[in-house]
Parts: sequence; C-alpha cells; structure tokens
Amino acid sequence: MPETAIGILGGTFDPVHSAHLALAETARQRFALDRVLWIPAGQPRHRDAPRATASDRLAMVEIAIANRPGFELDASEARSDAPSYTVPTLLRLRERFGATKPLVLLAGADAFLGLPSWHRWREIFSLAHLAVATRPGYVLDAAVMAPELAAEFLQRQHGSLAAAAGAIMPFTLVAGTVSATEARTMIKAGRDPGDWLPPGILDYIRTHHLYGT
Ligand SMILES: Nc1ncnc2c1ncn2[C@@H]1O[C@H](COP(=O)(O)OP(=O)(O)OP(=O)(O)O)[C@@H](O)[C@H]1O
Ligand SMILES: O=C(O)c1ccc[n+]([C@@H]2O[C@H](COP(=O)([O-])O)[C@@H](O)[C@H]2O)c1
Repeated sequence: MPETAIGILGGTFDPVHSAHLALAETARQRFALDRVLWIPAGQPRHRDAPRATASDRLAMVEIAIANRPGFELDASEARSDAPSYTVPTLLRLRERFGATKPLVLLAGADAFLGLPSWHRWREIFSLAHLAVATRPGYVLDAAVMAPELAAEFLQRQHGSLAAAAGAIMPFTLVAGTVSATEARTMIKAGRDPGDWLPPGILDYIRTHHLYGT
C-alpha cells in the first residue's frame, strides 16, 4: 500500500483567514493527506515585514486550527531568526519524515506563479510535490507563467503522489476572494470581516490591539 502524504502549508498568516482553512481542508481530503503542517513564516524576505509579530501570528494559527483533527502547528520558522525560506524547511522535514514519505507543499495560485523568484526554487521538486489551489484573479495556465515555471508545470502534472516528491497538482478551491490584506483593511476601518476570520481570531486581534484596533 502506498504511504499517505503529509501536507505543508506555509504562509505569513497576517492574519490567518478562512481561505487558509479551506485550502488546508480541501487539500487534506483531495490528496488523502494524513495531516497538514501549518508553518507560519518568521522573517519572510520576499515581501514587506508582516504587521503582526511572529508570536502573534503563531498564536492566531494555533487558535484557528485548535480541535481540528489532522492539522498541526510547526513553529520552527516563526521561532527562528533566519530568513524563512521554503527549501531549508523542506530539508528539515525530509530529515524528520525520511526520504520516501510523500510531502505535499500547498500553495495558492498567486504564490505558485511567483515560484521562480524563490530561494533555490528548483530544489523544491526533489523535496516535495506541489499542490496548487486556484485563487480568484490568478490564472493557472502555462501561457501566463514565466517560461521556466511553465516548463515544470507542463512536465510535472503527470507525476504520481505515490512518489516522495516531484509532481505539480493543481486543484480547485472554492474560497472566494478573501485575503489577509483585505481583512486587515476591514479591521482597521472598523468593519466586521464576518466569516472571513476563523472563530476567536477577531477577539485575539482586538485584545492585542493588532492592525490598528
Ligand atoms: N483566497 C485564497 N485562495 C487561494 N489561496 C489562498 C487564498 N488566500 C491565501 N491563499 C494561499 O495561502 C498561502 C498563505 O497565504 P498568506 O498568508 O500570504 O495570505 P494572503 O491572504 O495571500 O496574504 P496577503 O494578502 O497579506 O498577501 C499562500 O500560498 C496563498 O496563496
Ligand atoms: O523560499 C522562498 O524564497 C519563498 C519565497 C516566497 C514565499 N515563500 C513561502 O511561501 C509561503 C507563502 O508565502 P506568502 O508570502 O504568500 O505568505 C510561505 O511559507 C513563504 O515562506 C518562500
């Protein structure tokens, strides 16, 4: 029987929102993942500094995934002073889970389209599979990708999850246009983000006076 796979969801989670949960849960079911590791970035180098501290973002993810079977928090990036790059994280997870365990890196289409700018990005394919969720406003079509990414995208869609790494698997996510940027804007303006935020997150934000509250 083939080994079950482990999902890995990295993100800034500034704050964690409903599309993150939908992404993780949809992927968990679609790819029969035995768990999803949530890995909040500590020091993302590819974007502006997060508005909330690593420990607040970590605490919010902890609240969001509490009592949800199959979801696990990995605080290593958030607790490290090193830049949060995905390849060293995958190398660490390979050591933990061994060479043959299928690992599946989960990403939204926006993150995937930016892959050629990532640190040592080509090494990702020898360390993990990539499951890429659709996201409104981003087209998952080789015709709009950077040529070096399009080549990988076309070639790797036939890969098998039974292998430890190497396939690219696009999947449909129905999570709407929710984004952390828009959630922060709403919160700062005093508008209620409603079901964009998992239970307990708005309370945490208000209690800790995050995002201008
Ligand atoms: N609405 C969404 N649909 C699909 N994927 C999403 C969605 N929101 C976030 N993701 C994915 O979740 C992962 C973590 O995202 P991140 O924490 O940066 O949230 P974000 O909403 O994209 O944040 P920001 O608005 O600050 O850029 C990324 O792979 C991203 O593509
Ligand atoms: O390793 C990199 O160079 C790299 C560049 C951009 C993004 N990432 C990772 O991709 C994940 C999603 O990033 P973001 O900015 O959409 O939150 C998160 O785990 C980041 O650390 C990683």
